[in-house]
Amino acid sequence: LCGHISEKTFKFVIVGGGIAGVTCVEQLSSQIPSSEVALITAGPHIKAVTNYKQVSRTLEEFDVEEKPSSVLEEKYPNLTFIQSGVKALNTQSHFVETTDGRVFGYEKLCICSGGRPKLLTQDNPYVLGIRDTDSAQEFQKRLCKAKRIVVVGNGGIALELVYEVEGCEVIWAVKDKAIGNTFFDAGAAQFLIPSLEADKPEKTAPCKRPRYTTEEPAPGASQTFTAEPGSALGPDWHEGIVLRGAEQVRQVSVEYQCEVEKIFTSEELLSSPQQTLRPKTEGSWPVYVQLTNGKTFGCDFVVSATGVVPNTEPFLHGNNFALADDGGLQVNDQMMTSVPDVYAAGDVCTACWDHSPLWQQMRLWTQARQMGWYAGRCMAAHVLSEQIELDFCFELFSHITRFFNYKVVLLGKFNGQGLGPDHELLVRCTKGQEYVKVVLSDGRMVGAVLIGETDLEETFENLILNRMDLTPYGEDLLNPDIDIEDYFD
Ligand SMILES: Cc1cc2nc3c(=O)[nH]c(=O)nc-3n(C[C@H](O)[C@H](O)[C@H](O)COP(=O)(O)OP(=O)(O)OC[C@H]3O[C@@H](n4cnc5c(N)ncnc54)[C@H](O)[C@@H]3O)c2cc1C
Ligand SMILES: NC(=O)C1=CN([C@@H]2O[C@H](COP(=O)(O)OP(=O)(O)OC[C@H]3O[C@@H](n4cnc5c(N)ncnc54)[C@H](OP(=O)(O)O)[C@@H]3O)[C@@H](O)[C@H]2O)C=CC1
Repeated sequence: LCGHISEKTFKFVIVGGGIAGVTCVEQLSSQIPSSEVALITAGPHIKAVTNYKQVSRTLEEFDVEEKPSSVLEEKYPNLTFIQSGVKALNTQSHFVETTDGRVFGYEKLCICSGGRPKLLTQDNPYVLGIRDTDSAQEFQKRLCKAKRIVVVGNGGIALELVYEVEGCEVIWAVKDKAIGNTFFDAGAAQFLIPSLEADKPEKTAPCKRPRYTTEEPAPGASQTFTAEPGSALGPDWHEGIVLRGAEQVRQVSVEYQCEVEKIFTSEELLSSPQQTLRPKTEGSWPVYVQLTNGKTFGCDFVVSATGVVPNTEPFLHGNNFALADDGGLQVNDQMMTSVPDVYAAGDVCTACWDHSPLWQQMRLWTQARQMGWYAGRCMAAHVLSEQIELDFCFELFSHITRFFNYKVVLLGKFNGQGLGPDHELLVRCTKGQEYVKVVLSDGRMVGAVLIGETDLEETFENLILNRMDLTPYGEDLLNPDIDIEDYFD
C-alpha cells in the first residue's frame, strides 16, 4: 500500500456486513452519532437482527433479515457503505485497500469477515459446503436431481440437513459413536434418532421468519465480488427453499465412527487396476466416497459439513496478527487483536481472554451479535478514553435453536466441557417429548441440555448463575412431580 493516497479517512471502519459487522456499526452509530463510520463488505446486502427478544438474563432470540445496504444508510446518516472486498490492510499506516482499487484510512478498524466452510477437499466439484445464499442455492439445484447424497460432519449443518432433506437417500458419515457431537451427548442423540426414522410432522404454519434473498444478482453487479464469500446463513435458512431430491421418500442411514478415506469419480473407478476401488453399492454414480470403516458409497454429491475456517486471509499479509490454533484472530477482553487499533468480532475471531468458567466460544449467530455489539462499545469507549468491562453476556454460554423439530436450549458447560471426570449428570427423558440433562460439579449446576418444551430454561439459568449448592435436593431437581420454580422461591 506504500504510496497510496486514501480516498477518505474514517473514524471507524468495519469490514463485513454479517451480523457481527452490522451490529458493530449500529452500536457505534448510536453511541457516537457524529462519528464517521464506513462499512465495507463484499456483497450488496447486509444481515440485520430483527425482533430481538431477551428471553432471560443471557438467553436471547431474534430473527435475521437480509436487507439492501440502503436500509442502514437511511437509518444512520453518519454511515458510508462501500460495496467491495478488502484485499489488503496496512496496519502501520492505518489503511485498507479494496478489490476495486480504492484505499480508505481508519482510526479504529473492526474486522468482521466471518468464516468459510472447512471443506474435506478443495476444488472437487462433487464436494459442496453450505455457508451463504449462493452455496445454499447451489446445494438446492444439485439436490433436486439427486437420488443419494453423502453428508460428512456431525455438527449444526449436518443435523439440520439430514432432517430437512426430503426425497433422497442420505448416507450420514460421523466420526463419533453418536450423532450431533458438537451439541449433544450420546443420551440426547438416542432421544433424537427416532425422528430420522419417523415421518416428519406436517409443517402447520408457514415460518414467520423472513426468507433470505434468492434473487439472481443484477447484471454486471456480481462480477467484481464473486470470489468473496457472502454472509453466513442462520436460523431457518432452509425454510425458504425446497430441499427435495429426485426420489419419493427420504431414507437416512448413519455410518458411525468413520471418516472419509478417499473421494473418487466414476472415471477413476473404471481406470483403477483390478477395480481396487470397488464400491459396495449397486449402480453407477458420478462420485464415490470410501470411508475408513471399509464401506464405499456411490452418490450424486457430497456435503462437507465439517466446520468453518475464519476468513483472515486478506488481512494477514504484511501484518503481525496473533492467530489462535483454530486460525481465528486472537482478541482480548476488549475485542482488540494483537495489532493496535484493530478489533475483531464474530466468526473471524477467537476469544482469548480468561473465559468465565461457564462460557465457551462457539461460532454462532448469537455470539456474532454479542461480539459485534460489545466490540462497538469497546471502540467507542476507547476513543472517548473510557474504561469498559467485559459484558455480562460472556458470563454464561447460552444458545436456543431447533433440531429435528424440537426446541433445544444449551446452557453453560452443557456437555461437561473441560470438567474432567469430576462431574455428575442427572437426566430425565420422556420418549418423543423431552430430554433434560443437568451437569453438576461440586454440587453446583454448571450446565444443562433441554430438548423439547421443558420450560426450565429460566430456572436453570438462575440456578447456574447463583452457583447454589444443590446437593440437598438430589434427584428431586428433575422430579417431574415437583414444580421446580416453586421449590426455589
Ligand atoms: C447453514 C448455516 C446455518 C446456521 N445456523 C445457525 C443457527 O441456527 N443458529 C446460530 O446461532 N448460528 C447459526 N449459524 C452460524 C451463524 O450463521 C454464524 O456464526 C454467524 O452468522 C457469523 O456472523 P459473522 O458476522 O461473524 O460472519 P458472516 O455472516 O460470515 O459475515 C461475514 C461478512 O464479511 C464479508 N466479507 C468476508 N470477507 C471479506 C473481505 N475480504 N472484504 C469485505 N467483506 C468481506 C462477507 O461478505 C460477509 O458479509 C449457521 C451457519 C450456517 C452456515
Ligand atoms: N442451529 C445451530 O445452532 C446451527 C449452527 N451452525 C453453525 O454453523 C457453523 C458451520 O456448521 P458445521 O459445518 O456443521 O460446523 P460444526 O463446527 O458445528 O461441526 C463440524 C463437524 O464436522 C466434524 N469434522 C471436522 N472435520 C472433519 C473431517 N475431516 N471428517 C469428518 N468430520 C469432521 C466435527 O467433528 P469434531 O468436533 O470432532 O472436530 C464436527 O462434528 C458452525 O459454527 C455451527 O455452530 C450451523 C447450523 C445450525
